[in-house]
Amino acid sequence: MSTPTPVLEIQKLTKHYGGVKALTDAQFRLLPGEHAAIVGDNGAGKSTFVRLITGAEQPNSGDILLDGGKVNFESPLDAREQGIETVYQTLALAEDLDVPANIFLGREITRLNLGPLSILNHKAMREKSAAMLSTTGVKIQDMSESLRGMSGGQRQCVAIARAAGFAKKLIILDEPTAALGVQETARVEEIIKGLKQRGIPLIIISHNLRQVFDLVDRIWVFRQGRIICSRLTRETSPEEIVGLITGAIDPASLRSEEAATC
Ligand SMILES: Nc1ncnc2c1ncn2[C@@H]1O[C@H](COP(=O)(O)OP(=O)(O)OP(=O)(O)O)[C@@H](O)[C@H]1O
Repeated sequence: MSTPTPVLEIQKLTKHYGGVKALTDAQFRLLPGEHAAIVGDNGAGKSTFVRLITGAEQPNSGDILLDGGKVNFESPLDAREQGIETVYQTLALAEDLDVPANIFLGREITRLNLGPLSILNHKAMREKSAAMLSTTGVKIQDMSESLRGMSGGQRQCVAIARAAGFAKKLIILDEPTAALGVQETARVEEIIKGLKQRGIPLIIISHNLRQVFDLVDRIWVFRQGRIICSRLTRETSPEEIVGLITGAIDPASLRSEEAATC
């Protein structure tokens, strides 16, 4: 059986800051409908990788392919327009605005487009927001409430619903539950499982191995500025992943056709 064209493929991506080799020759792929995790110790190169594939920075060399075609991201907006939605830890939400205004932040629907004097179509934004939240399984009692009154978990859910509503290709979640309690974490994880059922490809950066094993199909291990290995979740274990992260396990010892790409 032939492998489908990856939604995202990364070939030999490299980023050095002067003498600091933040990322060297990174190889990565995300298949249609796949959920993947990026793991690694502090300083392993995960954030650098994410900045490159979301257009926040440009690589020194290497290629980014979306659905098999080479792309160049000049900016985060560029990556977004080409189909990559990212939910950063900061969430990029405006606390004083209500839910529809946040969902359409920077992508407002207008009734009359007169440049700076455009008239917003609040009704359309409200209706589309309600549909996006409902499809993603996010329950918000009062959409006209500003985000200031909402919990961290609710805000995270709004940010994920927005990403899911606009993502043409894939979603990237950067430590989505790092700041959340147990119940809110469980809620956000349910939302992420819903995205899997809808076939939306996703990359999650997480230090929480329990979460990673619960949510994703494949785990990519970063170590000292390189992607050293990827493992199918069902064919590995938390102990093995920790061994790869720390260097106690040599990825070459795991090489096998179906289970790993190293
Ligand atoms: N703008 C920069 N200038 C110089 N060095 C940088 C820069 N950004 C990252 N680095 C270095 O590149 C290496 C990889 O950093 P990166 O932040 O990508 O790691 P990380 O895996 O995301 O770590 P963490 O889990 O702590 O966020 C580190 O040595 C870091 O100090």
